[in-house]
Amino acid sequence: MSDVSRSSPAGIRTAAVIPAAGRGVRLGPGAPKALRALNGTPMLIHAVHAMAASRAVSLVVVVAPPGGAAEVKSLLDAHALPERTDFLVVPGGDSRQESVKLGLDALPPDYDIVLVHDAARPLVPVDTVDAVIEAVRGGAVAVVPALPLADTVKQVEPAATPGEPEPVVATLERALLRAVQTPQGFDRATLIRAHETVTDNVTDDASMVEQLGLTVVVVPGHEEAFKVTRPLDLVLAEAVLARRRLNDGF
Ligand SMILES: Nc1ccn([C@@H]2O[C@H](COP(=O)(O)OP(=O)(O)OP(=O)(O)O)[C@@H](O)[C@H]2O)c(=O)n1
Ligand SMILES: C[C@](O)(CO)[C@H](O)COP(=O)(O)O
Repeated sequence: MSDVSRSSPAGIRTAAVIPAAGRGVRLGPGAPKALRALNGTPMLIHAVHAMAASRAVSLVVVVAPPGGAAEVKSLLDAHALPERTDFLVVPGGDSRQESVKLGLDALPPDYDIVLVHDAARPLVPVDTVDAVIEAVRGGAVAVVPALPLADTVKQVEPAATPGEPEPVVATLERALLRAVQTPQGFDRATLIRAHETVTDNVTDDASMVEQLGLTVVVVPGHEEAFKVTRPLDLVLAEAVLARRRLNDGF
């Protein structure tokens, strides 16, 4: 058992911001991705409960899809969180980066550690969440969970026309690469500074901290923390939930 699951040092409070305002274009037509059901429960609710499973997390800020804040509030009311965990819902923005910033703007002042977690990673295990928090508590300003790659990775010259063959430029050194997941954990002041300073479009929050010249560290990720991006990921997510139910004896 990690220190995080045993105790919460006095005065150090952790909040999770969950960007959930994406459309889910790669998943195909339908409701906004975060509201799509996984075994009958919206993906977002799985993700919120995955954060609240950590005893260290006392606030979850959900950044809702356009026009969806009221629906998200009633979903959260209907799927009770542990008593120790509050929630807030704010409307999202046009990009993930903007949505995270809107979530950070809504954070009350008394939180020192902030997790940023994709609604699209609904099945991250609590041990991964706790490992990220523990590394921030240990002094890292930015922490990402990540896994080694299973495939060989090649850099290409992108084709001008989609579907055309693409020339390979290089084969990258796989042992030095990691596939990064969420939750990513931050010292709150550092993350806010990153969002105020970096204007480039980036795909995760940790790369904004890298751009400040600060060190981001990696802790082991988990294969069940995968991102639901394409239709096959929904099949996998439901299979993982079915396996968990079997293991739990339901
Ligand atoms: N304007 C946006 C775009 C994305 N996100 C969130 O960022 C996370 C990661 O994004 P991704 O998986 O790319 O979701 P989508 O943007 O919905 O997917 P797509 O690119 O296929 O449309 C998701 O939880 C998504 O809801 C967000 O809060 N606000
Ligand atoms: C934050 C993230 O999940 C880390 O892997 C990823 O960068 C999100 O990318 P997306 O294109 O917005 O899904």
